[in-house]
Amino acid sequence: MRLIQSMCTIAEYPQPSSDLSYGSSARPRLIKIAVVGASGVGKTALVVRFLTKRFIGDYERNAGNLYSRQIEIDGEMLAIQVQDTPGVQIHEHSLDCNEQLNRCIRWADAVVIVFSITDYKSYELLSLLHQHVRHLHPGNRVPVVVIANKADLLHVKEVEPQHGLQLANMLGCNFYEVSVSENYNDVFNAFHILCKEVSKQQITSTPEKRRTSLIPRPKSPNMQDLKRRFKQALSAKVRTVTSV
Ligand SMILES: Nc1nc2c(ncn2[C@@H]2O[C@H](COP(=O)(O)OP(=O)(O)OP(=O)(O)O)[C@@H](O)[C@H]2O)c(=O)[nH]1
Repeated sequence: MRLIQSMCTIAEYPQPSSDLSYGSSARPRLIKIAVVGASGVGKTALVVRFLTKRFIGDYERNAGNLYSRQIEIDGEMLAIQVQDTPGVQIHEHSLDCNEQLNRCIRWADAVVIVFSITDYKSYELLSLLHQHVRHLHPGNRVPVVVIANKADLLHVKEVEPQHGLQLANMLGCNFYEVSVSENYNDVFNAFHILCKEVSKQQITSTPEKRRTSLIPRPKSPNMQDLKRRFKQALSAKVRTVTSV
């Protein structure tokens, strides 16, 4: 859902380049996170809580907003962009994903899958969404975390949080049970650990990219040929001079 209240409290960070800015202190490294899940599970509430520390319970349907914030992780300032997405639905046993959602997932360095413990259908979407993320990032271990939201509503729960944990483990994802409405620290912790994971991946994958870009280009054979001919001509001239 989209936040009705003005988001002017959130400082929109100017779009940094997606390149890693090693050696440049001007631009913090960028981490892009997409938040996906069924409708009404609390995706917008989660993003807003992370960004502003506040829980705002009044939203209108999400049109897919992008929010930004800078956080310091291990002494480094990082620019975090969080993409809120419209709720996903199941259509004839498969995900009903539109191109907008697919673009967000492809764009992201990490994905947060949210379900609500009060909505069994949102839990059922979990494996399908995970599969979809892997499909859109083939050969790339994009970190995915699973968040079970609305932990404050235990009296109306439809999913045992334990089941969420088991499924997340099976999928190889970190799992967090949170109440966006009641607890900021758990929300921050989930994003913080995810950012750390992405940051580590970016740092370890970059030297390889940089090395390949630093492979020296082969010297032009013409240039070498010219040098050789020049040397030959020079030594012939020296011979001629000494023989005179
Ligand atoms: N009790 C409780 N309510 C919550 C919690 N998180 C979100 N909500 C409420 O759940 C409703 C849906 O929250 P949203 O953040 O709009 O959900 P969404 O996933 O963005 O929904 P869509 O935009 O339809 O995809 C709102 O009324 C929120 O106030 C929570 O932790 N506890």
